[in-house]
Amino acid sequence: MIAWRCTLCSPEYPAGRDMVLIANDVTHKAGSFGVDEDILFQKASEYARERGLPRIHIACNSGARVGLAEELKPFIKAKWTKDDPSKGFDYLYLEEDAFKSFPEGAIEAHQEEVAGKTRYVIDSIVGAGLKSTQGGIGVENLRGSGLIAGETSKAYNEVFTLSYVTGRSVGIGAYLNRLGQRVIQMVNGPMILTGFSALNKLLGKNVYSSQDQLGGPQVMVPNGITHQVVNDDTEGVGAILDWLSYVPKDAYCTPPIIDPVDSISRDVTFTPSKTPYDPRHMLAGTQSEGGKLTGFFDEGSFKEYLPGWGKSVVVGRAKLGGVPMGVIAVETRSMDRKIPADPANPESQEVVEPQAGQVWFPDSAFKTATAIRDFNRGENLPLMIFANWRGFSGGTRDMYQEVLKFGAQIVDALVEYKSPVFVYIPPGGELRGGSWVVIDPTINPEQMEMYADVESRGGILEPPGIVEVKFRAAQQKEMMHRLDPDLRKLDAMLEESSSSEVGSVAADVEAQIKAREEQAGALVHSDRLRVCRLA
Ligand SMILES: CC(=O)SCCNC(=O)CCNC(=O)[C@H](O)C(C)(C)COP(=O)(O)OP(=O)(O)OC[C@H]1O[C@@H](n2cnc3c(N)ncnc32)[C@H](O)[C@@H]1OP(=O)(O)O
Repeated sequence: MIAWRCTLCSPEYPAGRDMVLIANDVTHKAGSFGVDEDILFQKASEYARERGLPRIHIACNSGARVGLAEELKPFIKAKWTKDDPSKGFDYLYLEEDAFKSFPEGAIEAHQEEVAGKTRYVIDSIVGAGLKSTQGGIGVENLRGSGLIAGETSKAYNEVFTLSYVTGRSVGIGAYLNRLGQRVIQMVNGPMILTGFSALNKLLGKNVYSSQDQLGGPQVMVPNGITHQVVNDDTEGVGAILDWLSYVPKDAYCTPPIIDPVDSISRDVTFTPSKTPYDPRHMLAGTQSEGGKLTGFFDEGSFKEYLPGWGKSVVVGRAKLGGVPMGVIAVETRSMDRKIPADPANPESQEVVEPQAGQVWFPDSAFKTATAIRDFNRGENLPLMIFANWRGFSGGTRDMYQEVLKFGAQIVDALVEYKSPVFVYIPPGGELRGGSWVVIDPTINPEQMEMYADVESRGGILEPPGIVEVKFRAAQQKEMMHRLDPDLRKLDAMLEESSSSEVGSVAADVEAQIKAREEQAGALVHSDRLRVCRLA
């Protein structure tokens, strides 16, 4: 394990900004975490926390160190059962000379006399005082792993934490990546709990053929662990620097402001439509047949993260007038969520679930809450939410998949937000029911404000829903008879014919009324909708 305090001169901080870089040395014991490595990691991370400095972890490791007292291996002997190796062994032992050559405390053993010679039957191998066991071989390494897991969790709450996974990251290594939350993954850097061959042993057959199947980007992007994928280390370093350009120099100050490329006072020429569109065009602008359409944020400043997870929500970082901001926008198009087949179960198949636009699903609600928490911790970013949700998806499967829990987390994340939050219903957008509730400014009135475009809509239910609840058939009938001239005429005729007591005439008028009611029904239904839309 190696740690540095680095000073970078960047466009945002030409005079220099500091960060703490902690890296595994994969050339030493496969980059495994022994107690010494854990202590160094903990101290470096604590150093970053005490100073509020960004903490970057370059991850390439083999998890907690699995150690053995190597010096003992050549001297260990076995007492075969009935002197027949095929029957197994009764105990392992050391000859007297060998036993006495090891430091006291290295081995716990009891003596046995065999053919006039003393054997030291091994009760346990402690390993104290041996070179190969320095820095831990067993559970002490797990305690050390616990130490840095807790430290990283604290660090995420207090400073900007980012992991760059440049090679395989195993066990505690994978957990550190997740505990630090923000992850850039190199295509060849799987995050796994243990190697694929160990899993094959466990399953008793060769199910897996690579670490990538377990924790490569094809798994870690759709499950929302990896925020960004890069192809090589040069791109990886670029991605770290890009990310830092939105991050303040320490956890106590506001993000760095640089002069924007384009003028602050300018038109946003991309106009969101009522029909589905790519929300990235609203944020970053796009090319159209008629030329360039500018987006909401400064030219070239929008950077999307977590693109492969919870696709019905788009999150990223951008600059507005040179000020870094967190961004949350809504996908208006229908997206697919793929659940891969499980290689360990030959019966399983890939499942593709379509997810409608403008709807919060369990994964996209979790993504929204996660992004808000990330923006708030160590980044201190003002937040722009382009609110365009028709609601949460509340079907049985989504309720089962914990949509309520994740929706509630959005409120939890906003309650603790320390920087300004702007909620804006964009042109053509709508905000209904539960999705309004979880981003309403009353959640955190000191920081939150809400704006709505004149071409947007808000309400508890959409008009067809309100009609079903509050403008039912009986009221529709009353409205028809009051507003439709034909029906009014027929009503008058019915009254007259009833008084003339000619039954057949009355029956005929009634039939005409029924036919007209059916005809006018559709028209009045749109009137009902209009009333509900205006309400
Ligand atoms: C809390 C936790 O972290 S629990 C997790 C504990 N760690 C593990 O389960 C990982 C165990 N290791 C593995 O699964 C595999 O070695 C992998 C996936 C890391 C790498 O697999 P491969 O690329 O095939 O490499 P290979 O298994 O040959 O290991 C390379 C060398 O690293 C050593 N090594 C690997 N992992 C460890 C480890 N955790 N501790 C110490 N040495 C290790 C191997 O003994 C081997 O050493 P050698 O070259 O002297 O024989």
